[in-house]
Amino acid sequence: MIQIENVSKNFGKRKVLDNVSFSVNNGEIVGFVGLNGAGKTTTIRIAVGTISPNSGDVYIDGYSITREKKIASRNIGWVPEFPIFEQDVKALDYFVYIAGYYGISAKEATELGKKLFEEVGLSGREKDKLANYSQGMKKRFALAVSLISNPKNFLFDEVLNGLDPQGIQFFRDMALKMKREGKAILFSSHILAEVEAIADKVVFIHKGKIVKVSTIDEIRRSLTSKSLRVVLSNITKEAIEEASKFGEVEVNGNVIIIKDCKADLTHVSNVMSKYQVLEIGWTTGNLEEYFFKVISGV
Ligand SMILES: Nc1ncnc2c1ncn2[C@@H]1O[C@H](COP(=O)(O)OP(=O)(O)OP(=O)(O)O)[C@@H](O)[C@H]1O
Repeated sequence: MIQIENVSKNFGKRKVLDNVSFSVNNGEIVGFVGLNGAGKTTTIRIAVGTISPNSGDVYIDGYSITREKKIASRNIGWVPEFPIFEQDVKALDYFVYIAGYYGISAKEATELGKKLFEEVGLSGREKDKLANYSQGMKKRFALAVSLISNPKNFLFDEVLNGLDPQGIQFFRDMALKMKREGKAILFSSHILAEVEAIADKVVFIHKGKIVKVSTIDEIRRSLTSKSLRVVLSNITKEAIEEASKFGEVEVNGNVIIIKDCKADLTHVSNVMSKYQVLEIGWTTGNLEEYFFKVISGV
């Protein structure tokens, strides 16, 4: 479990995090979203202990990252947006070197490395130099490294950036697998459709402040749209006039959107049937729409 409690951070005179609090429970994926510069990476870096907060603290399974860093760190896995490693070494050699910090012998680390390289899709690339790894491969390597201690808490910082569809699917499936294993996962991303697909809860950060925390169910419920989408085989002036009786209309090709439609679906369907309706139904909103609503409200 990851508990972020009243964390504030200044860089020079600029306050970039202001009393940030939220938690990630075990067996839960929490999406962490906000505009560029909102404070996501800074929050994650404080949570993993690479920088210190000015005030507040982060508890990893109850251990303070500022006061009990060694023990708190044991249960953190972190995949940064831009993993930085020693470039001029072979990947598996570097993995074995890092495993040494966890007290794992070279022989055991080599075995573990082969297993984890396979798990993250890097089999056969163990002897390549890290300098020759692509961006997506570096992220997979960072994941393999973070799996060394099989931690119970994971923080993914913009891990989907720059990945191909296969890489995106890999990290999505990995997060879901970790969730099934009961781990706590914080997942920051600008790809809101991906967040919506995997998250149980979404934390919205704006200008260093948490402006909303919503469960995916709450988001879906609030997005039940009141706009009706009517597709006609042939749009006519009469059809548009008829549709306008139910609310403000927007016409795009042979599609009419009736915004904030006042009538029910069956009634509109009956009235519009004389204009050869191909399709009719309520439009559904998405996390992106919700995100902009949240951000514009602050
Ligand atoms: N080391 C630093 N020194 C000074 N300012 C910093 C430093 N790191 C981050 N900042 C500033 O803190 C603010 C938050 O940055 P942060 O990287 O946390 O945002 P983010 O939400 O992760 O953005 P993005 O989506 O663009 O990655 C920004 O204004 C950034 O310029």
